[in-house]
Amino acid sequence: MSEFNLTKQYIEETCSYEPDFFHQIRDSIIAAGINEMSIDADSAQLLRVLIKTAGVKKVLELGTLGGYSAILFASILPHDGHVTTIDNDIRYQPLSKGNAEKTGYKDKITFICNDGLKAMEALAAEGETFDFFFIDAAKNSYINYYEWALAMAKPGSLIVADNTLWKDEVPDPDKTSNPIRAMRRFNEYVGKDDRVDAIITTTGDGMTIARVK
Ligand SMILES: C[S@@+](CC[C@H](N)C(=O)[O-])C[C@H]1O[C@@H](n2cnc3c(N)ncnc32)[C@H](O)[C@@H]1O
Repeated sequence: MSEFNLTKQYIEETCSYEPDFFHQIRDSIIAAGINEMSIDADSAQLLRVLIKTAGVKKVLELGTLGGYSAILFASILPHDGHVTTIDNDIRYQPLSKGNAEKTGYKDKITFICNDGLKAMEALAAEGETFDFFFIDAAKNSYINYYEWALAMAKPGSLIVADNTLWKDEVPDPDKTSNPIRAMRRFNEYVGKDDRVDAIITTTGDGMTIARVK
């Protein structure tokens, strides 16, 4: 086991409590024969801390899959909080909506089935704003998702993007696959952006966190 994986295992075992119903969401995705790509338990814990600390009420998520992270957000937000989650794959809708129903969070989540960029453009045109954005969909579109998020953000809003270290391979110049190059472009773009204060964390599969100034 690499030093990185040992550290990750230690963090998950020591400080990443995952309630039972989140295990059940993972199981439901596997049972449906879908690639289980929900966020890791340590990422869930970081998101929980960030959302509670920032007093977030409105979340916009790119990438619903089986609803793990959308339901996580709904479970953390205050009673008047709301999650809007977007996924372009209609096959995942019954699963994510079913999981939201089973866990009692259906009324706190709006599910949009559309391409992420088209859906963001429509929300922005309606004058929607959000105080937390979670980017976890098409890797090539991360910069565009980020720009739409900025258009719907307020000072203090948080924009969090997942998989930004891609199995710890993004820093390795010998790795040149599409998602790795997309994550490099995204991290460099955010790192140079003086509209935000940003950090890349090694939590989960790497998370880039930007706070709008
Ligand atoms: C890693 S999964 C999301 C996992 C989810 N955030 C969680 O942790 O529970 C990525 C999702 O992005 C969706 N996706 C991919 N390309 C997309 C696009 N262009 N627009 C919207 N969703 C897209 C996929 O269908 C998939 O369900």
